[in-house]
Amino acid sequence: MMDDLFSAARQPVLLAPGALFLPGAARAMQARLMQQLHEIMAQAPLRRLETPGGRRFSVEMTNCGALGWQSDKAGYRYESRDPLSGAAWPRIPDNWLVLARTMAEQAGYPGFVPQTCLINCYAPGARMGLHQDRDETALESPIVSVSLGVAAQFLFGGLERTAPTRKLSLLSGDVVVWGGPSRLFYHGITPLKPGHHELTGDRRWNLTFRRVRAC
Ligand SMILES: O=C(O)CCC(=O)C(=O)O
Ligand SMILES: [Fe+2]
Repeated sequence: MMDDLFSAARQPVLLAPGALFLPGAARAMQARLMQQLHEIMAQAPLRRLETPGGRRFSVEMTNCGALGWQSDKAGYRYESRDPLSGAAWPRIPDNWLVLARTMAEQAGYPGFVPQTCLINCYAPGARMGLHQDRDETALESPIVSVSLGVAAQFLFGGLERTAPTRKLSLLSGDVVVWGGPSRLFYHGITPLKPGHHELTGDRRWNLTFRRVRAC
């Protein structure tokens, strides 16, 4: 009953032109998504990438899809092979593609076919500073972001780093889609607070689906 009241209060919210928050939209799939995540990580393990400045991200990452996001001293880029193994990244599971397409469609972006899914894992204290997702040239395609596990505070700003930010609690199964006029909006995650989720323990996971190149 409480749960129903709670979810009833969490309706889709237009965050900015082109940006839609879809609370609980992936909730029914969360256990299956976590199971599939573990299968993907058995092939492409999590790692803490180096920033171009020589530091380490606090978030652990891996990828699936035709391309995978990579960072090191040479900069940010996409790679078609996992630099750890030299093998192709694991495929994006079909049900993930359907989820990404359906979410994008609900936000007004029909026909979204992602080429990559970046998998982010946050332990307590891990964060992602305000940034733009701009290592892609397919800027006509949106970003579809799915949260799993411990709740996090998402910051969503504007085209300038200094624009005011809106703070949003992202719970397990919540989805955010941004594209069109907000495709390059600054966003980030504040340091993860200690918490517990039955599927993920003290971790928070995020799946970020992107199209990198137009074709
Ligand atoms: O973890 C999140 O919700 C945001 C992740 C993100 O912004 C990114 O991977 O570029
Ligand atoms: Fe991002």
